[in-house]
Amino acid sequence: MPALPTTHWLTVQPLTAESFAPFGQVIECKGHCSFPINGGTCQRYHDLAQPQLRAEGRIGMSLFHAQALPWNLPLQVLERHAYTSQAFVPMGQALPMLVVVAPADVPAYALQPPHVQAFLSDGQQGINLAPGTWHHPLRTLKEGTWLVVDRIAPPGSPVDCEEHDIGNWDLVCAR
Ligand SMILES: NC(=O)N[C@@H](O)C(=O)O
Ligand code: NI
Repeated sequence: MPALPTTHWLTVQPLTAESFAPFGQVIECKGHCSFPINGGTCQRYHDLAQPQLRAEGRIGMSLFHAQALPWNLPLQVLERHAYTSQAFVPMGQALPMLVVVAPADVPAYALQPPHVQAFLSDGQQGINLAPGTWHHPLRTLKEGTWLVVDRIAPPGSPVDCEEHDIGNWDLVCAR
């Protein structure tokens, strides 16, 4: 099957709290203060990210065991969840993920660079996407298990996942 033509190239940048601020929060120890607990045997990095709910239901925790997706797999869809934040936290060591996002206020027809940005986590970082933030579904570069924190909707609720086909985007590593 011939490869589909590339419609956009997206430059991947390192994930930092500052660069990711328009899309949500980065969950990491780096750059945050902590305080000793448990008799000094543990450091608590307190309240790094806040789950948000914008509809009935509750916040829950799930585990995603994800297969590795290669760099050269084109990006073809972005999605968003209007009624919940969505956090992804690696459960193992050195579990990097590709994060492709756009702000919640970008209309679907405008989903292209520079509104859409791509980040590579360092393998220790997690993210908490703000409600409505456009994102590519979890894209881990190594097989592994991820803690996911998001809304558990009441049974029978409509699915809170708006998808948009973006064509066929490829990735370029930042210099
Ligand atoms: N489908 C699901 O629960 N996960 C997606 O929302 C995702 O962003 O990976
Ligand atoms: Ni999602």
